[in-house]
Amino acid sequence: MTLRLVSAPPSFSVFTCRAAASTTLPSPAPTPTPVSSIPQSPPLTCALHCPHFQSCSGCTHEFNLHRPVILDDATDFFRKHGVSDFTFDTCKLWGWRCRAKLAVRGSSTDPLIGLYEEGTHNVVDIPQCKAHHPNINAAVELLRRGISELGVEPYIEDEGTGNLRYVQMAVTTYNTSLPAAERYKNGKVQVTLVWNSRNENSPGSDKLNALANFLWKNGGPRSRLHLIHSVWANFQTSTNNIIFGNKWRHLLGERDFWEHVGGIDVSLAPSSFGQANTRAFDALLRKLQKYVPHESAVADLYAGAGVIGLSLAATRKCRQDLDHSEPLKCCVSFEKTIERLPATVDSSITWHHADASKEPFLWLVGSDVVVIDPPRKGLDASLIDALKNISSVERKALSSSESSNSAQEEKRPWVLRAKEASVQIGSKPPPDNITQSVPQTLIYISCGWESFKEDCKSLLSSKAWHLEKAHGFNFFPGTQSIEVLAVFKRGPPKKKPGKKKKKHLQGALRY
Ligand SMILES: C[S@@+](CC[C@H](N)C(=O)[O-])C[C@H]1O[C@@H](n2cnc3c(N)ncnc32)[C@H](O)[C@@H]1O
Repeated sequence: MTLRLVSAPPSFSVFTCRAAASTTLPSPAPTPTPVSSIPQSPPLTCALHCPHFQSCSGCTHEFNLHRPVILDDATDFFRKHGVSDFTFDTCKLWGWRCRAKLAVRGSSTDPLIGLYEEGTHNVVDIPQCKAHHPNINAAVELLRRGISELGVEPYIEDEGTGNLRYVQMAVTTYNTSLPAAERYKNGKVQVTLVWNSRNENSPGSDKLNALANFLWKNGGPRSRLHLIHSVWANFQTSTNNIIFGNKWRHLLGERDFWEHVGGIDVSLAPSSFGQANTRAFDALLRKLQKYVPHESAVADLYAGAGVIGLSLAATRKCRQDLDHSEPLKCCVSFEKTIERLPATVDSSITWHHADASKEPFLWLVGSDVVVIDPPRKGLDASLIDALKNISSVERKALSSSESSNSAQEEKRPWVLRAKEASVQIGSKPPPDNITQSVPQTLIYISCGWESFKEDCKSLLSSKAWHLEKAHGFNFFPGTQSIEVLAVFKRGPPKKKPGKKKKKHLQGALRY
């Protein structure tokens, strides 16, 4: 298998609503449910019960967390486009967020640590957020104490002064010394302090070190309540709204941050893209694996730290090509993840630090399956065009392949691209027929429902693809958003088996 990465039966009873916020309990494995089976008027037990609702911009829906309002729209949309068995998986309804980026404002005596109020730059303190993993809230409280006790000045946006601008809290639930059922509630928090200075030698760094030491002393492994996995600093002095600067420093605790999702151990740097809902992401990856044939050639576009592609390499023995546009530091995380793949994985894996929108056909040629997981805004126009014109991409690839002699062969752009791979892993070289295949399966993973609908309509209008399956996942309970996994196949939809049988019978009668 080659991998190319560019940077239950339906039952209403499977629902995991609980009367109390059960964030300290592990949820049962989610079971997909046809949307029609999800109760329309559920009890209040699926409500948010959050004191910050309405003042904080994080959640927009207080009730029916198990059934985001856009589900009706999604069900209609997919039915209209040929998929009548759209399913929806729900997982934890509270305490699901394992990654949070929070602004720090206010004063050292009264720090505000939270999200902006809708449409403003006023920060709302959210100490009892119901979406956060409980240990994020505990780490935020510890940080608040540290800021006050040490006199750390929160950032003042208008003046560009103060020390601490943002904090990123990321929870790892990876701890093999604990029974699996205990791991989630015992998650440890990697804290990144976004400091308003150029680097660790700038004035004010004594306070940065004092704050890091405070967190470690009071939340590290020797403290009464071990909460903190590690402390990092990021240096940012820009006056724009970009949260992180380019300089990252590991200060205390474990440098490596591991998570176990999609059947593999994944290493993530604090600068890596990471899915916020670890549990729901795992459910999505397990579903995705079923749609990828064993030993196929996969191109994973918008790959981030490569989790999707590597999970497929490990579970489906795919060869992979990952395209990813993260900072190059992610390459280090990627290599660490590769080192921990099971020894049985003997795939050819290439990783490219590249822009998926530039010459996108180069990523398509040589793949049987293409997985795309773009940001919320959806696909780049050039990639949609290449996918819509997949037949001409295929013709070009075939004719180029047939007319090539060994000298010309080396000039074929996709052959050149393969040789330029940033990272090449696996003892198997890419197979010779890599130049001829173009994907027969397109798997679109989306966190942006509106942009997905547009992209989907555009792809279907070309008749180059049809929709075969669609699943939704409750990645963001309390919001209007869902994560979608849509499987497209090449060409027009197959005729329904019932109709085929009828034709066959008619034919037989004529004989
Ligand atoms: C929704 S995330 C998915 C990441 C990854 N598939 C995962 O699940 O961890 C989208 C990723 O695409 C990256 N990205 C955005 N524009 C890109 C482009 N033009 N080419 C390649 N990657 C891009 C972002 O940096 C981000 O890591």
